[in-house]
Amino acid sequence: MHSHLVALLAAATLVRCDQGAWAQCGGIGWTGDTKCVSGYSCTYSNDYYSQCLPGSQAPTSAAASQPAQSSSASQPQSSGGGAVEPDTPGANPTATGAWAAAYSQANAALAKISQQDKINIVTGVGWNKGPCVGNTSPVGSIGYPQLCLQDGPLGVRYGTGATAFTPGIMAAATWDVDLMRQRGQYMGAEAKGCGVHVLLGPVGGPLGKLAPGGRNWEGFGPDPYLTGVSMAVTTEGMQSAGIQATAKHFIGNEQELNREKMSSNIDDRTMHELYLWPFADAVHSNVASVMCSYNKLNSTWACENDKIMNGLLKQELGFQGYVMSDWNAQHTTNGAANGGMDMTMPGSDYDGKTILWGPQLNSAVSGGQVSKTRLDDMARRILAAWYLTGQNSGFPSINIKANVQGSHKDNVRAVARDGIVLLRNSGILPLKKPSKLAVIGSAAVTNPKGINSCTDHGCNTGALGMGWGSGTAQYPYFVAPYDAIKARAQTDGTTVSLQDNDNTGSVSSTASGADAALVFITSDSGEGYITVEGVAGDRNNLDPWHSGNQLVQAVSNANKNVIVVVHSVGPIILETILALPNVQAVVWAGLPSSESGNALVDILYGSTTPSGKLPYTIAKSANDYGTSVSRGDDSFSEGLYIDYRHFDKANIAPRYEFGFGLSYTNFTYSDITVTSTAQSGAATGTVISGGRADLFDTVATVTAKITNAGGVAGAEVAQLYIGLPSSAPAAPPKQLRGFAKLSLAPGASDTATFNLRRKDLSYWDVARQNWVVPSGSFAVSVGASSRDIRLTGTIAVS
Ligand SMILES: OC[C@H]1O[C@@H](O[C@H]2[C@H](O)[C@@H](O)[C@H](O[C@H]3[C@H](O)[C@@H](O)[C@H](O)O[C@@H]3CO)O[C@@H]2CO)[C@H](O)[C@@H](O)[C@@H]1O
Repeated sequence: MHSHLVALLAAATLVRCDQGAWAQCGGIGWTGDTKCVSGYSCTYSNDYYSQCLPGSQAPTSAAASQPAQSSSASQPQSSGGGAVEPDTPGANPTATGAWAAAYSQANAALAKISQQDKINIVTGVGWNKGPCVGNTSPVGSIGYPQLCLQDGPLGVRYGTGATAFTPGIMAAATWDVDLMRQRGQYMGAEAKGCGVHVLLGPVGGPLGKLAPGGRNWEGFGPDPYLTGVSMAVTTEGMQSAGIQATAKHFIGNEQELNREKMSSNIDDRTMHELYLWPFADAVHSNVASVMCSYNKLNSTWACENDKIMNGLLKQELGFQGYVMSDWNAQHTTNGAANGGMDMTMPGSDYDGKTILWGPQLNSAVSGGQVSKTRLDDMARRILAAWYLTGQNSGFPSINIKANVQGSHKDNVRAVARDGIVLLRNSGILPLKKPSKLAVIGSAAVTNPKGINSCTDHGCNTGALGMGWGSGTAQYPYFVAPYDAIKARAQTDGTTVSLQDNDNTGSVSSTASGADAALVFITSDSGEGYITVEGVAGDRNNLDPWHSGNQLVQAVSNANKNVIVVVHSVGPIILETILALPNVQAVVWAGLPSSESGNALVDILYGSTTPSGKLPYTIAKSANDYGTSVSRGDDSFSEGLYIDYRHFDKANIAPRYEFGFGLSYTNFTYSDITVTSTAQSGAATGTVISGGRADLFDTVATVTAKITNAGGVAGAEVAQLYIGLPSSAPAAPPKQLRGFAKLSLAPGASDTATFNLRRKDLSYWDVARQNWVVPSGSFAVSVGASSRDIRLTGTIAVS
């Protein structure tokens, strides 16, 4: 907050623009009026506060009609020395749930330490000045260590004895919450084994509104429900192992281009129903920390945005942990502190010259620009997260190079296998003891320069197992597709010929005469600080790299049984390939990390039936997505309509819809049941971690019988979509609100049970600033994908 404003506010009565005020103006970025006591009138001061200065205006009871808030929400506060402190329940929370004991311990510790100690707890030591990508200073008097923060979302970055787990998008493609939770738990265990206190994942933003978005692959795809569940179970897994998870990047960081300059301008309803949703689930799972992002949100930097950090995150979602900056995403000393940021990372810029907290924050606190209470709140939140995860006792010392892999590769293989989506199959798969196979493409073999030869995986050379950037980890080993196919082929006496380049001119000598030809194509993307083959983070288009279309065409000219294997960060346009009559199968193998070949062989040979389903839509044309990377600010004008929500609303036929995936068997759906106690109206519970308590209550249950009607064992992901009743404001025709993965022997049946929480039946009512269950008839659709609906029903809400 600017100093002239602080002085003004010190002389005035501060009135918080509470939820009621937002309600009057419709949401984020409001600059309107609020109500003051008689003799005072309201003057706007920032997104969250107004000041009542002498002047005439009648008092009103507007706040009385607004949703219940905890008592501190309506109490104006000002601290000694004229400082203004955020006046939200989240800013000085009354600890609840799992956090209560941690807050008691944190308060006891806080009472023993100095202001300088607190500054040390909230300030990184500077770029490249410690053993981890982020480090803070220890406070010996309370046994608080030098905190180690390390990427990332798929394991310990720069670890040499750690597992490179599968990227988030691959985990999402399994739709298997048990595998995802185990993945989180194993990542947490490895981080702890390396002495990493804070592992910088999971990723809930970018959500993936842009199909070419560079970092989409780090997260779980553009559906907020699937991403929310993935964030929740990953967080729970990680923290159950005793490390602190970090939900990132908060919020609206959907592209790499200009990410440190642009503003993401997101309307209030879209914010709640899409982008905030997965973070709410992570908070509900008691995520220890949240990383604020590089971009501006509605014209204010995310890392000094009072509305999103104090308002949405800490007040509305009841977040009790701490907000850290993305690396160098902080812009001002006081704005960040008063906006709700709690820890600065890495503590300096990359030159080590600019430092915004440390001594500067100390001066700001001593000078009253940042209150002592705010500093206490920052330190308390960080200490509480440390106690919450039990790190105050027996935590290993920092050793990023420790060997911590154990048997965790089993999870990598399982996720890499069960996330494979079979898109087309004429019957050629599973393979049936072929005499001769051809394997073609540079992406079939290990990177000839070495599996970790490119810094942060900033290249697309050889087989692709993950994208590039800070969200990567070193491969401890890499099983390339060709190596695994060759090993498996030997057991059948199959000969395998290889062309390990993408030269179309020489393909026919390898491919002709083979019983089947496997051709490998890719598409890569990553974080914008690295450019790979002209791709500066976000993809330039949705075509396969390295002339993949032409390569498949050439193979198809030489062989009638072409199997295309795709390793990709996200959707690619497959029309050219699918038009080739000799393309008998398309295997969408995603990003499998180091178990690439083993997972692929499991599917190709049918030791496992494919069970992955697409966590995004594959369009016929890149234009069909209706969104594109912005050159300036992004108005998010598509609102709620991203990915399948857009295709459904605009009646565009996708090539392969969200949730699609073939199997070697087939499943029938029957016997839908719907029970409900849902009542229309606004949520009313007190705020717990994640939002109002009653949002998490089960208010309806849908069941369906799923039968494996084919001849081999397999697993089916049954999906539940809802459509809101006509009394609700316009909404996507279908929204995912449940899924269940069932493993079934041939002929066996099981029940898919979908428990719908109150929130799952709600829309965000901008005027009421609350989640509301509308009255009327909800459409219930249960199916094998978003467009393969097998059963329907309704939920009647009066
Ligand atoms: O790693 C912590 C978070 O950092 C952000 O990414 C940064 C990444 O970690 C870091 O390696 C990279 O540094 C490069 C820097 O940007 C560039 O100017 C300099 O020349 O080279 C550095 C590499 O040696 O900066 C990244 C930010 O730009 C992530 O956004 C976040 O998700 C991580 O958790």
